[in-house]
Amino acid sequence: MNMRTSWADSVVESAAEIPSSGTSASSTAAPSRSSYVPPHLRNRPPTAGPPVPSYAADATPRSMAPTGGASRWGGGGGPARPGSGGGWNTRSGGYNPREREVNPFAADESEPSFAEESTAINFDAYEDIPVETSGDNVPPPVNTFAEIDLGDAVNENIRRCKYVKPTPVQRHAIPILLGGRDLMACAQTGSGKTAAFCFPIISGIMRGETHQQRPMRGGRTGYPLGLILSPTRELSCQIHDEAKKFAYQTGVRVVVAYGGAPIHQQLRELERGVDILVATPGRLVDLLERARVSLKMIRYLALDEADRMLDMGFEPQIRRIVEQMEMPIRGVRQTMLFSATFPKEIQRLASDFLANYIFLAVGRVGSSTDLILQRVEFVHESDKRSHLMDLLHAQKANSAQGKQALTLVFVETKKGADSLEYWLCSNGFPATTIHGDRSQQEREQALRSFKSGNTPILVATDVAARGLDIPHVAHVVNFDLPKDIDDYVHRIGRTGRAGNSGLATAFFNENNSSLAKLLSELMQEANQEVPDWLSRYAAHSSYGGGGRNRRSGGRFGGRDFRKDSRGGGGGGGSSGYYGGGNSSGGYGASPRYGGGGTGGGYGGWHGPGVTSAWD
Ligand SMILES: Nc1ncnc2c1ncn2[C@@H]1O[C@H](COP(=O)(O)OP(=O)(O)OP(=O)(O)O)[C@@H](O)[C@H]1O
Repeated sequence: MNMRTSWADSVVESAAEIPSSGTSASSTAAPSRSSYVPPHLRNRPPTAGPPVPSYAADATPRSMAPTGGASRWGGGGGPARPGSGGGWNTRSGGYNPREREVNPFAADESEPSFAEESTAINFDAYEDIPVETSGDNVPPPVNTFAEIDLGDAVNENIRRCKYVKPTPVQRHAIPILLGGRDLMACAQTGSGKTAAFCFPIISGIMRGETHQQRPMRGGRTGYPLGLILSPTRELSCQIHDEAKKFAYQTGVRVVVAYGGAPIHQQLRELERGVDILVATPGRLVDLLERARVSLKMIRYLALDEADRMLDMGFEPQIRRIVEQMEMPIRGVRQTMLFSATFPKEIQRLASDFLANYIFLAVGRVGSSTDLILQRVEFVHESDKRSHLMDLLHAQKANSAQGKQALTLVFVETKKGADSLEYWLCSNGFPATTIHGDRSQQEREQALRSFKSGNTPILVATDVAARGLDIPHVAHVVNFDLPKDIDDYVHRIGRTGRAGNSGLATAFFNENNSSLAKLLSELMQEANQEVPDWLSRYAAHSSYGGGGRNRRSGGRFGGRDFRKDSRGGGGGGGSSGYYGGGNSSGGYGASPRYGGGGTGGGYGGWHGPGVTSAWD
């Protein structure tokens, strides 16, 4: 069912319905709308008109809004659980309509080669991917964006993004979230999870379904309705950029806050109004402590890279934010967790934050996409540099115009990153680095320079392993392999995104033997060729690498941990596939993966050197 109405329609309707623009703060009646109609639309026939900003319905600049009277947030009272139903309204965003919204698509339009990309995407590569859901009353998936009631403005932005059809995770997750359900979603890297949580949040805020009235603006505290947390500054910026595109001309205002950057600019942005706050946990806590943000009104909470957000490094901070900072409790707010990997131990922790949730797995939990060609080469520590040099020379020689393709090189330590960068540069390969010891300005500059191709080699620690969506990364090199197989999945996922193919090369030696088994299994699972020597290493290594290597969701049976709990297993004794869930597609079950352990305990998580890469 589609309830689209043009903005001109709704403005005219609201003008007819509402005798005065005032709304009592204590009113419990249906949400009221401003009677203001912008001059250029006053004589407009109701059905005409471009998809347009809903915020224009609230013409009162915030600074001029009467205290205790109508606020930009309007809305009747009533408990806050978001859900399905309810029509569109035009008052939810409500920031100053005189303020011109910068067109977030302008940059794409000026770069035609990049703008073409989404249309050229081969999302058919994801078509027969197996999908599993579990939980009560799972809303059915959709096949097209047209079937989803996101509203005209968001639909127009989807068109501007050149998204022709939803990716599998979007097909399933969006109806679940529009249905008001909590969700734990696991889908492969580069498969469109950001839009899967952004669209429902934006559209929910636009609907402005019954929610408590937000406090009047005028104080210095911002009251977002949606909160999106991510583990790194760069990822928060990226989500913010994406969300601004999806929310363009909807009136939903998206603000970002992250550490390492001057807080004053972020405070100014918050003062101008915030509907959705995208943040890293550290900076958010700072803002909460300064009382510049309140979480009282949160209706939507999304954790991107949720398993990282709930691992030992972040979990206490997240728990504090979610449980001790006035955020509405689970079941009142809607909570959504997304990642490409979801170890059972983290699923168990995460369930504390969710109410009657649906578990969704697109592909096996923690699997890599077979769009990425994975190679593993045996390289002694002392030979790594010359081996990398050979790869880069060969790559350059094979490229169309002798240009270096974008290559992301992962190393273990920040020092190692600096020294490799220096060595590459002194050997004629323009490189830059991103890691936790660089200033935020340097990090952002490095990323820009890499994206633009000025320095086509980026040497990175795990700070760049998750979430970053950098177009045209052709090759990911694991110069130093990570300790944890899930980190490997995220790292190689920086290439082979959105239906494009990519290449990942790992340098393996005896120091990595604890990863051998999981690595070879992961590769087999993604239909990659596993070298015989790696299989031999795998055969000799103890499973799970002495407890340091967990495998998401247990032994290739990426699944809802609740099933194991119910079955009394907890250790992966069941089939290894999603035995009792709703499934579409098939895993072509291989007995190899049937049953098995959990892949090592959570206890042996990263050492401090690795967690320090995160914000
Ligand atoms: N429906 C769609 N059609 C075309 N392109 C899409 C669609 N949805 C998302 N994309 C594009 O796919 C790319 C990957 O999306 P996104 O960054 O959300 O992936 P992800 O699943 O979050 O990956 P990761 O696990 O690495 O964080 C982005 O460039 C995004 O614009």
